[in-house]
Amino acid sequence: MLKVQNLAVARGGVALLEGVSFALMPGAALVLRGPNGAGKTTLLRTLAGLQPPLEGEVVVEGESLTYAAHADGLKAMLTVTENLAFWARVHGVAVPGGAGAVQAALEAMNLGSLRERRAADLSAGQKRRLGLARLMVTGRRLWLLDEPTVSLDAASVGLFAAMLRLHLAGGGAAVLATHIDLGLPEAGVLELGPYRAKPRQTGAFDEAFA
Ligand SMILES: Nc1ncnc2c1ncn2[C@@H]1O[C@H](COP(=O)(O)OP(=O)(O)OP(=O)(O)O)[C@@H](O)[C@H]1O
Repeated sequence: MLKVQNLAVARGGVALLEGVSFALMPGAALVLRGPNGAGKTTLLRTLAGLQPPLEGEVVVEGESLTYAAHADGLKAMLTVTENLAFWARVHGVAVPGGAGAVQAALEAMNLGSLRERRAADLSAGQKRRLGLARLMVTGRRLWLLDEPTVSLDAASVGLFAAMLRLHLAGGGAAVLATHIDLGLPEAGVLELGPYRAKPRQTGAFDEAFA
């Protein structure tokens, strides 16, 4: 579902990681680990196609990925349900055809009682739950997730872990940067330390996409 070969990534003109290679099969998850500033976000952005690699190759099945970054990116004036329906349409999942997916997403992240509330009026953790619920209505099989559990309490982390497990069991895959243990023994771990780039000039190419 995802193949990465000899990838080097840079941010702000500085090479961060090099020689990264891995393949991700359906049903698999990979957790990126490394201290603050190691390059987890930069690697995820490169996998998502938001910035070009310095070297190497990222091969993804067409139209198969969705990227959830730090920002929730919700529509503040739309309700919880409207946000999910909007996101489904953005990803080409027809609503009401996708109404079942919206309902399942509401249930997965325990948003049923908040379904008519505007996103602007949600707490930080509730916004994050809605941001994660949106993954379920995208129909995308590869989830790229940057610190998905920020702002979540323990119960919500458990809901998210269950949702992710369901996604993997259905043939999905995920790459995620997280500092916490999600209790997913089946997930692989990629420690970024050994891939730290040696200092080099990168040119200005990546700056255009920063
Ligand atoms: N636009 C930018 N310009 C210059 N440097 C940047 C830019 N964006 C990120 N960086 C730097 O690139 C490095 C890698 O950042 P990145 O966000 O990928 O790390 P991370 O591993 O995700 O960190 P964290 O765990 O703190 O989220 C950091 O040193 C950061 O300061």
